[in-house]
Amino acid sequence: MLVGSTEDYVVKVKNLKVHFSKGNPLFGKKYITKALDGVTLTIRKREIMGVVGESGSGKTTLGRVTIGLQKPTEGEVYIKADNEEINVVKAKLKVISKYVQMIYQDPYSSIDPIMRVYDVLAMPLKYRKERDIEKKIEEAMNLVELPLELLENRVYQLSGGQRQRLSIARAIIVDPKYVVADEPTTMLDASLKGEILKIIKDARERKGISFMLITHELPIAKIISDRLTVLYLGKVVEMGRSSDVIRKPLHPYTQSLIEAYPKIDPSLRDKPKEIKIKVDIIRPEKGCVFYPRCPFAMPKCKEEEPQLKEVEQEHYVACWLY
Ligand SMILES: Nc1ncnc2c1ncn2[C@@H]1O[C@H](COP(=O)(O)OP(=O)(O)OP(=O)(O)O)[C@@H](O)[C@H]1O
Repeated sequence: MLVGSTEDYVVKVKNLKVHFSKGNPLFGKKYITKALDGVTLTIRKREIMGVVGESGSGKTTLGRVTIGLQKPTEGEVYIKADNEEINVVKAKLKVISKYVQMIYQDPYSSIDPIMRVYDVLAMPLKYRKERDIEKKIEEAMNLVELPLELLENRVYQLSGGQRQRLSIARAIIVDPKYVVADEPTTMLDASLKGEILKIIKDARERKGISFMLITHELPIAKIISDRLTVLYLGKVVEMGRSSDVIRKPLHPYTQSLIEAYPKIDPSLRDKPKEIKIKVDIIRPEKGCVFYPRCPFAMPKCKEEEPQLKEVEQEHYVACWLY
């Protein structure tokens, strides 16, 4: 069974594992970091999939693997474009890059500050030998709500918010099928975050692009994501429609993430804080990956790993409480 499976997918990830080996073998010690450990999901056509979890949960690694920038240790990744299925693990980056783009967290380091705005947008089009360059640049500038007068400016003359708009324009100008937006609002002031999210949503609506929106801030994911995937130490612990996951979080970890933001759902404001998870992040050798921090841990959780199961329609959780 594919979690969230549908024929109409753009990205399909099956049992993905990315294990990094650290340490110096000369000293006899080698550590394995399981950045991803058996992740299965699909992202549908025109869908915004929010991927949330705290630092080190594997969000960026997941995004990078889905666009071919990181090879997995195990597992499968496919992108469907123009009725063709591309095996991302095997395909050359040149082939994959026709269909995918990435928006980075830091608009200051992701675009060369010396370049003219016009050239930032024209370059990927020229590389692809596209026609109608002027028209496409104008369309992209309009979509991200940047005035055309800025085309002659150098990137260093733009504000942080304008630079992030430009990096979105650069990503969507080549008409990708799928874009990974990795913490696109983290470096921006609160007042600009909403504007950037609106632009991502507009891009999905007008161009039919599918997005993976990576964020450690649940309220950000909630604003525009259709579905949410909650990652904990490289495992999907919960997945479902955003409204369901926010209103009725099933996994104790998701509950703790939501209670960190009492304003995320007005009905939660008056509720007492019930979930106090322990602070230490320890990956257990066996059993549920979350049990060392879980306030509801039972003996079974230490022994057996819960698998993702569909508890309500399209709402999956990996927890022995269900
Ligand atoms: N190239 C690498 N080599 C070794 N370990 C890595 C590498 N990339 C990631 N990791 C490890 O994999 C785990 C997951 O990292 P990842 O960056 O995917 O998490 P994240 O959820 O995106 O975290 P953050 O929000 O802090 O960026 C971390 O423990 C990280 O240290």
